[in-house]
Formats: sequence, structure tokens, C-alpha cells
Amino acid sequence: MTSTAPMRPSVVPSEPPALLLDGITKTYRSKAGSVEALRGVTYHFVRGSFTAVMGPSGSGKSTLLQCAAGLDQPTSGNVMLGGNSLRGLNEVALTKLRREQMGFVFQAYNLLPSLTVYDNIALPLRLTGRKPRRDEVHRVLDQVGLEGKARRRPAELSGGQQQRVAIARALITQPAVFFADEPTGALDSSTSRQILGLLREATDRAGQTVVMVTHDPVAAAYAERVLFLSDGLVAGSIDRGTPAQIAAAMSELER
Ligand SMILES: Nc1ncnc2c1ncn2[C@@H]1O[C@H](COP(=O)(O)OP(=O)(O)OP(=O)(O)O)[C@@H](O)[C@H]1O
Repeated sequence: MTSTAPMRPSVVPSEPPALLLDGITKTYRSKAGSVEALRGVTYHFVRGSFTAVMGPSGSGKSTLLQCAAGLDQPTSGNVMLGGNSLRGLNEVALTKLRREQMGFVFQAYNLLPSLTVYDNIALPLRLTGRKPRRDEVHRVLDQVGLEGKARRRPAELSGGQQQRVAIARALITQPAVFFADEPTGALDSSTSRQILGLLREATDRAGQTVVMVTHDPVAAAYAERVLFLSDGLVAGSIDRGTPAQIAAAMSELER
């Protein structure tokens, strides 16, 4: 595993990174005391890259994802999305940014059960105030291999098919950045491979940027880089690691 230092850019990139975390800290305060979930994370996610975020339980992975996606506010530091700062944006502006530039895929598929597959996928465009075109919806349905399922409801599909609907729904707005939190956590290994293949394709074919939190070294090996968190800090990274190398690095962190 490389140390944290080489992960800072050695040259100033000519275009802004897809996503920049600049000195992010996050402290949760409650009556029981305070927890420093992130203690100063600086990292840039290059455009078109696929990064897995791993680390022991409680190391800050979900907090990092929440802050990066503007779903939660860092205590200090800044998040830049495509060169635009999230700091100081109100909820309306953040919601607009999330709808237009971010895609989300979670372990729970979060599909609306009363809507058809077609309408679930079309929803993000409707939320931006735009009437979706049939060919747009069918293009992403085709991309995730679900042609012919447009009229089904989520409950009539397998878990893997539901997750593919969730990916299609995230793809339809052509977001700059995809956030995935344990996207294959509830799926068997062959279905997981298909889902991870779709995320890989989003980066390879469309130049989108994927940030995926996972506990699974096999899933993480689909990413070109694994970023390790430990105790709220970046502990290192591995590029193009095998599942065995990634698992070994995780065991080292958990020791
Ligand atoms: N809303 C909250 N209030 C208080 N503490 C919190 C809150 N959310 C997270 N924490 C604490 O912050 C730390 C980091 O939590 P986080 O969920 O980001 O870790 P994680 O790496 O995603 O863990 P896991 O792998 O178990 O999901 C933990 O100590 C956790 O208990």
C-alpha cells in the first residue's frame, strides 16, 4: 500500500478534478460526547476514474460519501464538484446539483414500488422539470440489459434486476459523479459482477467518475484505485490491486 503523500497531485491538473475533498473534517456531537469521524481528508477524484473506498468499520467511509455528495456538511474543509464549491450552497441549490450532476446507487435499491420500471428510471428527469423522451429511457434500459422489463414493477424483478434499474435511473441524467454505497451488498457473486461491470462501463465508456464504498475486496478490485481510510484519515491506496492484495491491506489496517 502506498502512503498518503503520493496521492496529492504532484502537478496542478489542467482541468479541475471531478471531485475534490479539501481538508474535510466531520465531528458528530451529541450529549454522549463527540466523535471525529473525519479528521482532515484531502483527496482528488480524477475525471473518469473508478475509486473504491475501504476501511475498517467506523473509519469514516459513509461519512466521507455523505459529505462528498452534499448530503451532509463537513465540520470544516470544502468539497468541490467539477470546480464548483459546495460550501455555502443552500438546500435548494444542493438538491439541484445532486439531481443534475450526481447519481446514487445504494445497497437498498430505493425504487418506488408503485411506479413501473420505466417511470422509476424517468423520475430523475421529471424532477428536474423535464419530460423524458422514450428513446432516452429505452437507451439506459438497454444499457443495463433490461429491455422488455419497462412495464414491470420493482417487486416483479430479482434483486439484481432491481439494482440494474437503480443504475439505469442514476445513468439517465448522465451525472458527472456516481456515488455507490455497498451497491452489491445484497447480491450474489455473479449478479454482483454484472453490476460492477456496469459501473466500470460508466467510467470507461462515458468518462463518468465512480466513488464506491465497499467492504468486499472482490468488488473493490473492479476499481482502478482503492483508497483506504483508517480512523478518519486516508491511510493509503492501492492501484489495480487484486482481491488478495486488497484483502491483505485491509487485514493490516484491522490489526
Ligand atoms: N450521526 C452520527 N452521530 C454520531 N456519530 C456518528 C454518526 N454517524 C457516524 N458516526 C460515527 O462516526 C464514525 C464513522 O462512521 P461511518 O459510518 O462514517 O463509518 P464507516 O467506515 O462507514 O463504518 P461501517 O463500515 O461500519 O459502515 C463512527 O465512529 C460512527 O460511530
